[in-house]
Amino acid sequence: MIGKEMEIDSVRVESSLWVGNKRFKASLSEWYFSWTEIDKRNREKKTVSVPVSEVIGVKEGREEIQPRKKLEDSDLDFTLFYVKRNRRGNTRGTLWSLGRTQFCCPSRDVRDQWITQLRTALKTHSPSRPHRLLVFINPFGGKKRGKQIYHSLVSPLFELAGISCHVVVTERANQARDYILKKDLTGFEGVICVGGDGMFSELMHGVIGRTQQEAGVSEHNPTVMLQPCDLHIGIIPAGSTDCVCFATVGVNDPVTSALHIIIGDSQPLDVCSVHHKSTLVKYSVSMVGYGFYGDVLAESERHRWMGPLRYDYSGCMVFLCNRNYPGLVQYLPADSHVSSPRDNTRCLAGCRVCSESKERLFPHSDSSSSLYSTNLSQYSSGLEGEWVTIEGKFKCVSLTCMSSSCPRSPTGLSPSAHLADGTVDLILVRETNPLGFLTYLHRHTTTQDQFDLPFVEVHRVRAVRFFLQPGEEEEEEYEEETEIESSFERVLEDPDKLHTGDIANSQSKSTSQQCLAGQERETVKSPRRKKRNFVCGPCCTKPPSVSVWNCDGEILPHTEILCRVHGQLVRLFARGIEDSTGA
Ligand SMILES: CCCCCCCCCCCCC/C=C/[C@@H](O)[C@H](COP(=O)(O)O)NC(=O)CCCCCCCCCCCCCCC
Ligand SMILES: Nc1ncnc2c1ncn2[C@@H]1O[C@H](COP(=O)(O)OP(=O)(O)O)[C@@H](O)[C@H]1O
Ligand SMILES: [Ca+2]
Repeated sequence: MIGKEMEIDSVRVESSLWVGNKRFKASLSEWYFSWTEIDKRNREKKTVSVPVSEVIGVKEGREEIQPRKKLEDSDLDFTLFYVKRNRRGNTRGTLWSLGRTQFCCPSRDVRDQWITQLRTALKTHSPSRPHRLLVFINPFGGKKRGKQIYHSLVSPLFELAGISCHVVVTERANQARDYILKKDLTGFEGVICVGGDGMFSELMHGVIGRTQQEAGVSEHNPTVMLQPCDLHIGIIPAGSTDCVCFATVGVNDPVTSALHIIIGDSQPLDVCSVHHKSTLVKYSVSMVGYGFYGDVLAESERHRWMGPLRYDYSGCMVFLCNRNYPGLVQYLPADSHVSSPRDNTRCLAGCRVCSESKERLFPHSDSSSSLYSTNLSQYSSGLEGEWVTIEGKFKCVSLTCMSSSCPRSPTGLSPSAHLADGTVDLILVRETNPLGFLTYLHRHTTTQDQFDLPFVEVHRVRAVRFFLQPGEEEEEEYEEETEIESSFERVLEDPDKLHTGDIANSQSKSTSQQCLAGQERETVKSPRRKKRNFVCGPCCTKPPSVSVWNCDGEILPHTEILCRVHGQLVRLFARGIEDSTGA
C-alpha cells in the first residue's frame, strides 16, 4: 500500500514529506536522515542532514519538549528531535540545543514506517547510548539551582530519549561516592552528577574505587597500574567553577551536556593520583595546586555563602597577602617528542595526540578492558626514570591533567594540555613582585602566553614529588590511618582547624613576609604543628611559610605528596571541545 509513497530498500528509505506547507524529499541512509526541499517545478533546493547518531528521539504527532506541550493530534505527523549546533561568538566550544522538526506524511502508514525506520536506525547505529543512568544532584552546589536545572532542563530530554534514571538528591558530602562504592550498580550504564567539580570528584572517586575493588587492585600502592573504568561519568554543570565540564565540552551548559550524555559520547580522561607515603590521598583531573590556589580555596571555604563569587573575593584577598612558599619539586619528564605544553596546539574533539596515546598507554590491549587485569604485572610502575629537581620559593606550584579551562579562564591553566595523553603539566611560578604575578594571572583570561614570563616555567611530566624545606618536614600525625577518608573527614568536620589558632601556643621559630597591606608579619612555626592548620584569614594575621594543596577544590591533609598520572583512567559522556571558531 505504501509502496508508491515510500521506497524502502536495504540501504535507503525515501518518501515525500511536508514541513509546514513546503514539500520535501526525505531519505534515511545508514548514517544520515536528510530532507531536501522540492520546489513547484520539482527542482531540488536546500538539504538539511542530521546524522543518525545525533537524533535524540522520534515522536508521533506534534510535540514540544521544552516547554512540554502536545500540540494538536494528527496521525499523519511525526516530530524529529536532534542535536542542533549554535555558534558561540569567538570562544571555542559549541553550544548544543534541541532541534525539532515536524513532518507531515502522505498517509498514516508512511508515518508509522518512518517512525519504525528511524527508531531502528537509532538502535542499530548508536549502540553506545545509555538506557539507564544513576543521577546524583547536589542541591547546594554553585547557585543552589541543581534540582531546578535537572528537573526543568535535563529530565525532559532523558525522557524523550527513552533513558530511565534513578535520581538521588544528596543530603551530605560523600554520599554519592559511598553509594557508588557500596551499592548494587547492575543495569546502570553511567553515573551523572548535577553539581560542580567537587561533585564530579565524588563520582570519580566512587567509580575508580569500585573498579579497583572489583579488580583486586590496591589504590594505596603508588606504583600500581590502575584498572581503567568502564562506567561512564556525565556532568550536568551546576557548580561554581565547572572546570571539568568546561574543559571536556567547551561550554558549561546543562542542555549541551545532557545531549552529549544521551548520544553516548565517550571521552577518556587522564587522572592524577596523589599519595602521601603509601596512602592514597586523592585523585585529581583538573588542578592540584599549592601556594596561591591552595590559599584561595582555604580562604573561600569561609565564604561559601557568596556562591561562585567566593573564589574571586578570596583570590583578591590572597593576592594581597603576596606570599611565597619554599619547596623542592621533583618531576619525571614525559616524552618531549610527542607534544609540549608550549607547542601552541589545542586538544580538540578527535585529538590526534590523545588517540595515538592509547596505543602507547595500553600496548597489549585489544580495547577489551578485561585484558588489562590479566596483564597488570607486565606494566611498568610509571615511576622509573630520571627525576629532575627544582628548588626555590614559589608563588604557586600547579599540576593539571587537562587545560583546566573554565568560564573564569577560557584558555585555562595550561592551554595546550591534553585530556587523554597520559601526561600532566607542571607549572612553577617562582617568587616575583605583585605586578608580575598579576600579569601571570591576568594572562589566563587573554590569549597572551602565560608561560612567556621569566619567573614561570612549565613541564610536561608523568609524575611529581613535592617536599618542604629541610626543617619544615611534615610530621607523621596520620601514620596510623590507612584510610584517606578518616584524615579528610577530620578536616572537614572541623573547618576551624583550618585557621592558625592552635599554632600560637606552641614553641616557635619565625620567618617573615611582606604583605601588600604593608605590615611586617610573623610566621610562627611549631615543631608540633599540624599542617591542616596553616590557612590564615585575609591579609594574614599570621602568614604561614607552608601552604596547603588544592586538589580539584578540596584541601589535602598532607603537604609532602607524590602525584602520578594514570592515562585514560576514566571515561566521560563527552567528546572534547568541538571548535566553533574554525581555527
Ligand atoms: C586577574 C584575573 C585572574 C584570573 C585568574 C584565573 C585563573 C583560573 C585558573 C582556574 C583553574 C581552575 C581549576 C579548577 C578548580 C576546581 O576544581 C576547583 C573546585 O571547583 P568547584 O567549587 O566548582 O567544585 N575550583 C577552585 O579551586 C577555584 C580556583 C579559582 C581560582 C580563581 C582565582 C581568581 C583570582 C582572582 C585574582 C585577582 C587578583 C586581583 C588583584 C587586584
Ligand atoms: N547534600 C550535600 N550537603 C553538603 N555538601 C554536599 C552535598 N552534596 C555534595 N556535597 C559536597 O559539596 C561540595 C561542593 O559541591 P559542588 O557540587 O562541587 O559545588 P561547588 O562547585 O559550588 O563547589 C562537594 O565536594 C560535595 O562533596
Ligand atoms: Ca593529560
